[in-house]
Amino acid sequence: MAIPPLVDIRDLHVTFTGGPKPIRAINGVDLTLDRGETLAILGESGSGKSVTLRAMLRLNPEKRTKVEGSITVGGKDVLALGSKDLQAFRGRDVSMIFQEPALALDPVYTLGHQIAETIVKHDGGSWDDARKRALDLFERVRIPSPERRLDNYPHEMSGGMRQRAMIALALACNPKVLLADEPTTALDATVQIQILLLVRELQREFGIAVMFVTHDIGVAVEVADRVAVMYGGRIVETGPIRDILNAPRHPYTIGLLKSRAHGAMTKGQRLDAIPGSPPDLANLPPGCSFAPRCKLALPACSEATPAPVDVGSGHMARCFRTEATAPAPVPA
Ligand SMILES: Nc1ncnc2c1ncn2[C@@H]1O[C@H](COP(=O)(O)OP(=O)(O)OP(=O)(O)O)[C@@H](O)[C@H]1O
Repeated sequence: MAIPPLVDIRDLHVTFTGGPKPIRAINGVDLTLDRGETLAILGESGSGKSVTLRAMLRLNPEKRTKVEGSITVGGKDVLALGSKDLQAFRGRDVSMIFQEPALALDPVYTLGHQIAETIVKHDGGSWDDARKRALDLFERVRIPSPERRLDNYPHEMSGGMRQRAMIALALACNPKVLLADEPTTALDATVQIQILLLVRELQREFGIAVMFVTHDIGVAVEVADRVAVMYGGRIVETGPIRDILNAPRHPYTIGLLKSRAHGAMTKGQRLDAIPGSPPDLANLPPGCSFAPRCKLALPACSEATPAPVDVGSGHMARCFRTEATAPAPVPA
């Protein structure tokens, strides 16, 4: 019998209802993550990457958000968790690191205190044991002079070290899944690559599954096993990183890869290679959301949403034109 995925997201819809018009941020996302796997979610600004990650921890504002579909993590039905179970779930089952460590670290407590407090709160045990574990975590995330650094406040550390401390905090309760919301863009390039390599090492060491969001294909190549490309709140293509790079099948992914030739994408940057604008999530067009910008679009593309097409082992594209994007056969 096949082993079920660690994370199983099915037909997820997230609509923000607080404004004058509902914003349909997520429109039927299906996504899985296996134990120990690293998945990159790639897409331009506003495509729904962060909302998807936040949905897994129920961090979208619940009173003004309609969530439909299902999310299971290690067999737990995330959308059905009561508030006590949800608190235990956050940190122990799934943990998240943010683009800006200030979002996760409290400026008024030392880092050692924050990590030890999290451990005692979640797992019980003595403060002394929790402190020992905090030291062990600081060593694992390769913070130099870890014993002394535990007594630092966040502002006493450099950006890169703060990022490492935040990763240590996220790992404090041995989560099964680590979510990373653009952990690298706020840092300079050298620190970025160190953090990415650290996440990869830790992932191997702890056996955790990692799901991270990025605008940058270069970052995905460095770290991911698999990529999911998002557009207009849908996964339009997913597959092993090499297959997506070598033979992208969705016209949007093909455009993204071409834009990469002009350098990495930055937050909010429009993609020169793809004329037109991203869809208005308050007024989603019928059919494929990319159709208005797609050179290959047929009239049918604006009428019905394409179902996922299996184009190879574990490689899927939601497109009616996959025959047109197939790589040319290699001459015999
Ligand atoms: N709390 C909210 N209320 C209303 N709309 C929201 C809320 N959070 C996100 N959105 C909208 O949902 C859409 C998707 O946002 P999301 O942050 O997931 O995009 P993203 O792909 O992560 O983009 P970026 O790369 O810029 O972070 C955007 O249009 C955003 O404005």
